[in-house]
Amino acid sequence: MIVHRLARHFTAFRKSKRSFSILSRHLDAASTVFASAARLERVEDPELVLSDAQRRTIYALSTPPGKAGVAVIRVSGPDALRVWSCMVMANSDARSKDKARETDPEPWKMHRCKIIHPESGESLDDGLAVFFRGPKSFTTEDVVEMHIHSGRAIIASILSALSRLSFCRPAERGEFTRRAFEGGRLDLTQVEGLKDLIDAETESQRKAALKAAGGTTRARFESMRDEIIKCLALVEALIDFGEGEEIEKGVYELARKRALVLYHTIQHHLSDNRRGEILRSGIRLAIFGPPNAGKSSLLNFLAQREAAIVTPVPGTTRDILELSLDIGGLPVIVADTAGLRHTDDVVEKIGVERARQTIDKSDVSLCVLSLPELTLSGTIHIPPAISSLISEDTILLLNKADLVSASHINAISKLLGVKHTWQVSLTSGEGTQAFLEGFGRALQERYDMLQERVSEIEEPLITHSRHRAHLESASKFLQAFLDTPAEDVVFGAEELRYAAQAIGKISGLIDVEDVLDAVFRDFCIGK
Ligand SMILES: Nc1nc2c(ncn2[C@@H]2O[C@H](COP(=O)(O)OP(=O)(O)OP(=O)(O)O)[C@@H](O)[C@H]2O)c(=O)[nH]1
Ligand SMILES: [Mg+2]
Repeated sequence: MIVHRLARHFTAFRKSKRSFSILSRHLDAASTVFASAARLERVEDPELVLSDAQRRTIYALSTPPGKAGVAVIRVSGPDALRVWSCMVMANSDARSKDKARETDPEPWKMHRCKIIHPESGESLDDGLAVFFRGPKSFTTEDVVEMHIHSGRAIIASILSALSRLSFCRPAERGEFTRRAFEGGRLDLTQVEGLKDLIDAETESQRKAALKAAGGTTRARFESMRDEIIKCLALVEALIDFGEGEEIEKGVYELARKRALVLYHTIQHHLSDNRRGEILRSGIRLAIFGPPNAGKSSLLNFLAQREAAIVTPVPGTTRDILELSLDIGGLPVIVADTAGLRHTDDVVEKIGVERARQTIDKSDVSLCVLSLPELTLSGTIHIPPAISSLISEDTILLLNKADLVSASHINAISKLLGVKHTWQVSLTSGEGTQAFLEGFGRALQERYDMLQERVSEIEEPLITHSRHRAHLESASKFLQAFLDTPAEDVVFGAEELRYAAQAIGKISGLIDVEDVLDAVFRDFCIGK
């Protein structure tokens, strides 16, 4: 039939032999016939290779590769059950040899099973398998999880067996989570929360990420969007009916009042000193001071290992050395820098310049000074290059207390006008424990994370720069609405619509194609 139709097109073209346009018309028609032939063949020929887009069922290793007790391979998509019937032989099946392999396992229950090769039937591993029937699964699709022994050869053999099934394909980065998003199980703030939770290294990061993943952030943004929509409903009513008999007086004013309250709330969140973003990504701490003061010794003390080179030679540290540490339960990225002094040495000069840039970019700076050098001449002398970088918020550490007899804390902190000063000896350990505790507390205080006050303090709402950008744009549209006079009610409604849209973009509820890739790109495969 198809061959017959194709032949008809080519005969017609041979007969006409006229223009190029006739040729292209006949080629178009012929390609349509080819396409329908391909469709037919696909149904008839199960061996035909499907394209990636046609294979909706995906699989991946969801645990880190390597030796461990258990590894999990996850399969999600419309053909997940076919995977089960090809590769999972529950122990009950093995006992009754005649019974066909199970095609309808009891869902949400662990089944003791053998994982077998779909073609040879060879047993690849002993393990457990569970079937989650969609939509009650992570992705909202049918999901099969195989819990196997974690060893490179076992994992490789099962992944290779899965690749033999023509209806599935390996998952892309973050594709399971993307399906959870597309299925409506998670919004974008929850997706980000999940990623942050996996990446969390400190207690404060874990707590914040768990809240976001659980939907708390989503609810807070949604309530803002609801409020805008309520204002919009009032304004729309005005447009439809006009302020007259059907509608009460002062409706526009009411909408403005509500919008103003929300505008202030958003402004309040925007002026949070990036607390949420800093706590998520880590507080950037720069250690600075004159050469030989003990900056690298401090880094080593904080890291509890010999991370930086320490010598009695001034100018030992040249480049920036950064370490991620947990201080007082907060994530801190500590940078050790070159000692600040005037130098003609080319390499040291670059180091000093980099040190200045690092101090500039840091969230918190900590100045280390050597007590014997400060008090050398009997009076306290601080080099101007250092004192100019010290502000009220700089943390001050007076080191080498073992080499001086008196305490100089009060005199020096008064001279420099700083809030937090400690006197220690990093070699003898004197005062270091008090410094560590006090410093952790000072950081918690600065970022409103003091344990005893945490419950009274509002959790930071903005944890990603993406949230900040959309919230800033929502605030601009709200401001524009507030500036719109009542007679331009139609324009006012438009501004509110844009404001609602900007907040909707945070949770990804509307108009989000452009941001999706950015959010899922950072995920690992299998998540
Ligand atoms: N007596 C004494 N010596 C210390 C103390 N802390 C550090 N030192 C010594 O001071 C010297 C310099 O220490 P570093 O930690 O390398 O100093 P730095 O500030 O990193 O020096 P640069 O990298 O050259 O800028 C080393 O010999 C340390 O052992 C201390 O509390 N007491
Ligand atoms: Mg150093």
